[in-house]
Amino acid sequence: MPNSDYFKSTALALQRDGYAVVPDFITPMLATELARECNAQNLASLLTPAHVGHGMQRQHAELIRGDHTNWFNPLAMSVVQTAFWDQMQALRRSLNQRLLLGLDAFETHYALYPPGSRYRRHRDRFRDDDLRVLSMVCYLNDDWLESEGGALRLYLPALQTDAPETEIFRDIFPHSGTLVVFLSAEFEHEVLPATRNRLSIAGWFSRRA
Ligand SMILES: O=C(O)CCC(=O)C(=O)O
Ligand SMILES: [Fe+2]
Repeated sequence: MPNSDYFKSTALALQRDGYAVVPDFITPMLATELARECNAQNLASLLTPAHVGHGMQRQHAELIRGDHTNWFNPLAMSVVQTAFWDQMQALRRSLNQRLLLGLDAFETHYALYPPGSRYRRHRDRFRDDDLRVLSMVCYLNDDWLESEGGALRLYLPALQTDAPETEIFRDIFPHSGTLVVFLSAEFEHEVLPATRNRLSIAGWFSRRA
């Protein structure tokens, strides 16, 4: 379980920058077990192509978003999923205490991006009826090399200028155990293609309706 220093530095970075990157947020052992389960679910065809928009053709959707996902079912979680879930609940409570974010619900899924797949630039919350406040991603890839690609490219709104060619972004590589959180409404981001399978757990904390 991450200690309170992790929660504190996450809250401070969120408050200052609107996002936080926390290496080693989960232990190598937990990350390994989660990766094992994600791979097993993939082999058992439990991960399915993620959805974008309604009625869009499969081929078209895949150009926008190529990951395969499986939601955690809070009523039927494995031991390792429960361990991860409990850490996210602890993080949620800590952020509520420190930043008064009013985070209530949490939903999360495994995601596997096969080689060459991507998720084009998007925002996780774009409609007013969407209650998502905070996006989180935790990566599950041992020995990731930057030359293998697969960065999360986070566009930093506070630093943008009027000239699109000088857009400011930060690339975050999907190293095992690293946690990223960012304000869902503020940050456009994309997942760049990689040369190997890219495993993660993505999730969202929402306000009460
Ligand atoms: O895997 C990532 O780094 C980000 C995934 C993402 O943007 C999403 O699932 O909405
Ligand atoms: Fe996203």
